[in-house]
Amino acid sequence: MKPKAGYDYLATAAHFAAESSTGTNVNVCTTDDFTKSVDALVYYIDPDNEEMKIAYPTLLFDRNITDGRAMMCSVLTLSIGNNQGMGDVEYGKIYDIYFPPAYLRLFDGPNCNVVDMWRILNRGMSNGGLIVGTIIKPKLGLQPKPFGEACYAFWQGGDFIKNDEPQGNQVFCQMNECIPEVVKAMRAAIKETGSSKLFSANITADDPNEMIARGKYVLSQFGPLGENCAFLVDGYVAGGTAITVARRNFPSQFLHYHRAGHGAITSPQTQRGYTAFVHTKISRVIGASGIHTGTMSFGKMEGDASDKNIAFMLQDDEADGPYYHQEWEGMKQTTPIISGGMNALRLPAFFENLGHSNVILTAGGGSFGHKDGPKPGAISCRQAEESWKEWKAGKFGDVSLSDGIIEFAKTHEELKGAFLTFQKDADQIYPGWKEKLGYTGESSVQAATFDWAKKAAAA
Ligand SMILES: O=C(COP(=O)(O)O)[C@H](O)[C@H](O)COP(=O)(O)O
Ligand SMILES: [Mg+2]
Repeated sequence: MKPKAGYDYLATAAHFAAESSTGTNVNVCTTDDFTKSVDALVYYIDPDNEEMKIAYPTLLFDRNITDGRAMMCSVLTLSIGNNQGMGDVEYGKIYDIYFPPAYLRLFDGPNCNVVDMWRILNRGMSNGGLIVGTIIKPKLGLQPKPFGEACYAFWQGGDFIKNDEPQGNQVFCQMNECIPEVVKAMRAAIKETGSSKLFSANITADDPNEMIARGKYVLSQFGPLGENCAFLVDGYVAGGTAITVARRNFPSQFLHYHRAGHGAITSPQTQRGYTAFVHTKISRVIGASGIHTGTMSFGKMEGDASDKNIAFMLQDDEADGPYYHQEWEGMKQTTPIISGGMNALRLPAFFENLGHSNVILTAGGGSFGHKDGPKPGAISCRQAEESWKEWKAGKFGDVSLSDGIIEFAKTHEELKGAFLTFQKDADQIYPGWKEKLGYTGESSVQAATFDWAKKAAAA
C-alpha cells in the first residue's frame, strides 16, 4: 500500500484498516466498546517497502443463515472493497492472505479434483500424472456437428476436452444440439480406444437458475457417463457466487474454474486488487476442483517460474505464501490447470520447474495446431511427459533435458511432429534440433512435414 503524497504511512494504513472493517473517514457517535473489539488492526508496516499487514477479526465476516458457514464475498467486500478507492491511498494490492484453520474449515473447499479424474482413467489414486486435455478451437464459431467431430478426433489420443471459456449456448451452437454430439463422440471414443474420456461443459451464466438448468441438462444427456463430465465456470467474470452455485448444486462434478479476465487485477502491471497467487488460493477455499494457474512463463500468458508456489499452495496440505504459511488441515487440493499457448515442446521444462506432472493440461493450439491433427497433437503431449520422466530417470545418460527430449523424439513420430510444427519454439528451446533429428537442411524439414501429414491423412 502506498499513501497519496503528503499522507503519513501509519495514519493511512490505520484509515485503510478502518475502512476495511468498522470505520469510515470520521469518528462517529455510535462507536462503542464492542465495535472497537472487532476493529481490523494494522500490526505491521514497512513504509519503505510499501508493506502493511492487517489482522481482521473473523467475527467481522458474514455467515450463511442457511448453515452458518463462511462466505468469501464478505471477506472480499471488506479486504478489497472501498479501500480500493480511498482519497488518501495511492494504491493497495493484496499479496497474501492467511485463513486461520478454525475459520478456513467454515468454507466449502473442493469436493473432487484430479484424483477423481485418475480414478475414472484407471490411473490409481496418487501420481496418476498428466491429464492430457484440450480446448475445442476455434474459440467460437463451430456448429454442433463439427464441434462433436473435433471432440471425437482429439479423444482418439487425449483424455480431457473443455469448452473454451465463452462457449456455452450460442445461437449457432446451442447446448441442446451440441452436447448430444459431444456425448456421441465420447461414447464412440471410449469404445474405440478402450480408455475413459472426460469433458468440461461451460455452465456459466448471470442467473444461478440458468446455471442449474444447464448443469441438469448436461447431466441428463451424459446419463451413465455423468461422472465423466466436469462443469466449467468462468469464476472471475461471473464471480465467486457462480463458483459456489456449481459447488453446492453439483458437488459430485469436477468444478473447473476458468479465470478469464483475472489479469485486470492480478497482472504485475496493476498496483491494485490482488495477485494471481491470492486469486488462485481463494479458489481452493471456495471449492474449485481445478483452476487455470498459467504456465509459469512456459506458455503464452503472463507468468513467472516462481508461480510454482501457486501450485504448491493449491496441492499441498501446508505451504508458504509470500508472507504467510498456510495449513489446510486436510482440505482437498485444487488441481492446477496448465493452459495458454502450451504444446509438447514446452512441457518438459515446465515439469522440470514444477517437479512433477500431476496437473491438468488444456492445450488448444498445442493439439489442434499440430501439423498432423489433434490425435498426434494429444499423443505428442503425452510423449512429452514420458520423455521428461525417462530423462529424469537417466535413460538418455548424462545429457541436457533438451537433448534427452530430442533423443526420445527420434523414435516417436508425434513428438517429432511437434518439432516440425512448432519450429520457433523448437529453435528457442532445443538448440540444434534439426541436425540432431537428422534433417540435413531446410528442404528436408519441409519434406518431412509434408510426408508425415500425407501419411496421417491417408491413415
Ligand atoms: O483457451 C485457452 C488456451 O488456448 P490455447 O491452448 O490455444 O492457448 C485458455 O482460455 C487460456 O489458457 C487461459 O489462460 P490461463 O490458462 O492462463 O488462465
Ligand atoms: Mg480459452
